[in-house]
Amino acid sequence: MSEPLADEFGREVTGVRISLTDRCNFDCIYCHNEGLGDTRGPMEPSDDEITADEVVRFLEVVEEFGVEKVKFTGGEPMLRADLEEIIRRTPESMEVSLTTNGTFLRGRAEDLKEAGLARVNVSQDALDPDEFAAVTKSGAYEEVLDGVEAAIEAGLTPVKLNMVVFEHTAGYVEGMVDHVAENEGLQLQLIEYMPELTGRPEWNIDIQRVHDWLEDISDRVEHREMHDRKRYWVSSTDRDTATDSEGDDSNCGMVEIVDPVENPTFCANCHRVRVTHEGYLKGCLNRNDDLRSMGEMSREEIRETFRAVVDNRVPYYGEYLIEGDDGEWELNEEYIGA
Ligand SMILES: Nc1nc2c(ncn2[C@@H]2O[C@H](COP(=O)(O)OP(=O)(O)OP(=O)(O)O)[C@@H](O)[C@H]2O)c(=O)[nH]1
Ligand SMILES: C[S@@+](CC[C@H](N)C(=O)[O-])C[C@H]1O[C@@H](n2cnc3c(N)ncnc32)[C@H](O)[C@@H]1O
Ligand code: SF4
Ligand code: SF4
Repeated sequence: MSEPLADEFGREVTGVRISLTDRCNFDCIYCHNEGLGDTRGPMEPSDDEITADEVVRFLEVVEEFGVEKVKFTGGEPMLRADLEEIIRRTPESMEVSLTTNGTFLRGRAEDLKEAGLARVNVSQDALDPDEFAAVTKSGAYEEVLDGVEAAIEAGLTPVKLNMVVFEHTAGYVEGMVDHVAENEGLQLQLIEYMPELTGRPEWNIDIQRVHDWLEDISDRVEHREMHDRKRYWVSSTDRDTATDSEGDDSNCGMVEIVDPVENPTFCANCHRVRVTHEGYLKGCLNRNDDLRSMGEMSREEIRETFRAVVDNRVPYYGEYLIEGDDGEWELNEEYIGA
């Protein structure tokens, strides 16, 4: 195994995110579908969907380049009946995680664990069935709660709840923070709403307000290496009770903020290459001008393609999107069509 490949900005690629499908049983009003737009459409797999063999071959190749983590996502990755098979065939050296809407976890969580899944992130934007339905256009609230419980029971922990913070959910952040602080096995990721690709910039809220509030109520703040994300540790029941001097977190919930938008520091610490549901490699969630197909490729061709994608990676905010003289973000022509 060689050292991880690094791009010209010194960002080593140590992880990959693979979208296993663009199909979904939900229709979340905010969905970016990993940068590719709509998830609405037929629920049957198309002929172009990446196969289990292609996923496994890619993972075996990038393992040689020191990639140590894989995240499976979508669309809804649990619509893939062969998800357990894919995880079982993933190289043992890799930490495998999954991001799902949680609907199908009950009944499969144990098999996923047994196949080698380490942990799971479940999207849950509300603690109320009506609000949940308004955002996801789905009535599967109870299934999702049950799925989270099934994941905890199966030991797919910590289970991270993903909540997109935007106009429709901002009022529920405090309730969700309480919820994870009171439930062992749960953590919370508050995801800044990304207006790119959804066409609704007016739903944006200022994520700094959430940082400021968490700063006030938390016992402790950490920086995660990945994206330099901030993690706040918040006490349960009585928020005035600070962590004890030994740093015992047993009564604390962890809340992480994922805030990529217009954040060059976030992009400067980005270590992942992505694979689309049709088997294209891409260096950045927000870019689709650097797509490279690995279709029917041989292992050597995949190696070359992976090297090329890494070589062409640029921090989206900071190099690809640069701040103009007027303070607005504009495209850096140097990187278009790279
Ligand atoms: N722009 C951008 N958004 C990201 C990135 N990583 C995560 N996000 C956003 O956060 C969402 C949730 O990500 P997840 O896949 O659940 O979690 P994760 O970021 O991989 O975090 P871990 O599971 O803790 O490693 C993604 O779908 C994106 O909306 C990134 O590198 N760039
Ligand atoms: C595209 S979904 C795919 C996996 C799975 N279907 C799910 O919902 O967890 C992955 C994550 O992207 C987040 N997401 C989708 N659109 C977003 C947007 N416009 N801004 C920020 N996060 C978004 C979702 O909340 C979810 O946690
Ligand atoms: S469940 Fe995930 S993929 Fe499906 S619409 Fe919602 S965010 Fe998008
Ligand atoms: S470069 Fe920035 S926007 Fe692109 S995937 Fe990495 S963190 Fe996200």
